[in-house]
Amino acid sequence: MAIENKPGDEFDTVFGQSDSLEPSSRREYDTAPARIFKIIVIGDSNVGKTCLTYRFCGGTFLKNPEATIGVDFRERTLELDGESIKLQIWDTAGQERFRKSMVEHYYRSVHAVIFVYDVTSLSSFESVPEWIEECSRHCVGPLVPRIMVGNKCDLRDRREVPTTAAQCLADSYNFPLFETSAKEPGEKEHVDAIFLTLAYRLKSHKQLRLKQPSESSGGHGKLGGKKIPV
Ligand SMILES: Nc1nc2c(ncn2[C@@H]2O[C@H](COP(=O)(O)OP(=O)(O)OP(=O)(O)O)[C@@H](O)[C@H]2O)c(=O)[nH]1
Repeated sequence: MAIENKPGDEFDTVFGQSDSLEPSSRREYDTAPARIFKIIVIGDSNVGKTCLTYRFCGGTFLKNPEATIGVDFRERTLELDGESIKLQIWDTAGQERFRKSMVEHYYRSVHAVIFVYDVTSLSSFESVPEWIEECSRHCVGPLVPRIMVGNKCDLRDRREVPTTAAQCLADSYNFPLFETSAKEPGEKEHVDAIFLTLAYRLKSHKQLRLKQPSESSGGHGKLGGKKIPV
């Protein structure tokens, strides 16, 4: 389900010095195989962060995800207008006990943030402002793109969060809102569209090459998270 967003929201701003996109030289850009952008996915436990990122990176619905411990990394490289863009997606743990030692890592040099709630869980929606607050506390610049995603739209009879309420909250922060389902096969393209929206916005900004997660975590592609092949 696509939610109409106001044109020119958050994304059309220019990154300032407090934001995480660092300039790199034209020469580095010319030789770099792909620009890499770090996107973190945060929200309460059980809202479907792992399933959403798996759907985007692996193409399928992950049937039996375990609770994320620490963080899982997934990547997908996109060709956008003839340029390679690599999205490095950090699927973070929603449970406090599995995330507290990792929080600093999540927010370091982040380029975009996706706040996820579950449309069948009012409490997960009510937590969104706390996640936004945590993000700000960790010095994520105000111009780093942020979006809100309501997941599990396939559970129509169990919906607790009306679209109007979600849109109202998203508008109050000037974030785009998407509602989708990681589970419903028909929503696959919509899940892709969420990440593509971010990719296009990031692409139009300055370039940056980040260290691969495998370089910074001993080649395992994870920091305390569960292993899920993608
Ligand atoms: N019906 C439905 N169930 C979903 C959807 N996405 C995820 N789930 C289910 O929700 C549960 C939690 O999914 P996860 O992706 O592990 O949630 P998470 O937010 O990563 O949880 P933590 O790792 O604990 O932070 C699992 O049982 C999934 O099968 C969806 O779109 N629709």
